[in-house]
Amino acid sequence: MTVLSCSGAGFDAARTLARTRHGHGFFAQAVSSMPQADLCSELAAACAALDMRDLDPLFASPDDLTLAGHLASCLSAPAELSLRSAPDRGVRRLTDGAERVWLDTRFEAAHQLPNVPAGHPCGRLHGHGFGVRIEADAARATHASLVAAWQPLAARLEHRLLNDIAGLENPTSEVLAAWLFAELAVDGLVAVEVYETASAGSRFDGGRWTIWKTLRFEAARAFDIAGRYTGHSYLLRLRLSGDTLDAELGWLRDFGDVKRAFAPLYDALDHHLLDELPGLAATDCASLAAYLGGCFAMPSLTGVDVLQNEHDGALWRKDDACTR
Ligand SMILES: Nc1nc2c(c(=O)[nH]1)N=C([C@H](O)[C@H](O)COP(=O)(O)OP(=O)(O)OP(=O)(O)O)CN2
Repeated sequence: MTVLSCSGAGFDAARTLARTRHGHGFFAQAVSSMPQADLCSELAAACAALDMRDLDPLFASPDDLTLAGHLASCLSAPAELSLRSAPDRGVRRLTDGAERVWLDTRFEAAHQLPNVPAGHPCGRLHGHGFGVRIEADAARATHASLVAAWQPLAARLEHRLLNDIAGLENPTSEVLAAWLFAELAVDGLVAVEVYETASAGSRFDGGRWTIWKTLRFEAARAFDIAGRYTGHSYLLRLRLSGDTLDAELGWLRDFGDVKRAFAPLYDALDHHLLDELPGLAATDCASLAAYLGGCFAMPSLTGVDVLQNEHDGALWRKDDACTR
């Protein structure tokens, strides 16, 4: 079991790539075992040093992986570093040196889940704007190759009833992620993530699924010894993992079940003073994530993310340091 800190920071900079000079709004996200306050300040300083700069004289090749490696090297402890260089693409550099490229894309489609119990809303024909993240080994794939691999899949999925497509007769997020993993002709494919709604989705890495359900809560906490308080709009993400799906339902666990099972803890958090939670040692994100990971006794729970804004917080992981 481990608790990691996470933080995000942005910078705007110019660079020349493929003989074209242009500019970007970059966004970096780091995950590390260092304390959250240190990670936030060090990442912010590393990004500030590149903000409004011309990157060409600073780096032999100012490509995304070089920049991610540079930002990681500015931190005082090993960190996983993701760098988004455009709204739909970026890279991820893991602490073991593995380098990934990823592409975010979307499609609009209808579906229904045919095997859910009578009355379940997802048994009705409905639809989503599905988000998809494709992640591959940067040594074997490029953003251009991910875009090219996605095109034929987009043509098969866009504005379709997913249940009509062979292999998607029961199109849960888990089934869809595994289907995309099998159908995408991507050299070095590492994982596919499906964002079914803004709060729930599934990642498949070729052998294992991780699903998530995101909740938000509003809470206060003591700020200093002078007796002042502060408060945050927290983002809480519950993650469950497994290597087999329910044979009939085609999922690890219903997103709705995860939310319902967490409801008593949610009620204790939302619109409360965190200092009054019984058994919580401290109210920082790391303590809260570890506390919730320990209290929420749901089988297959492998992760709890607690962020005090969109990017900064802590990740509790049960069995490994898989951050996604
Ligand atoms: N493990 C899975 N559970 C569910 C899936 C799925 O694919 N895998 N799909 C659904 C539904 O299709 C539904 O559209 C999404 O579920 P849910 O997050 O419960 O729906 P809401 O966004 O309406 O949830 P709220 O948080 O209550 O707003 C169901 N489960």
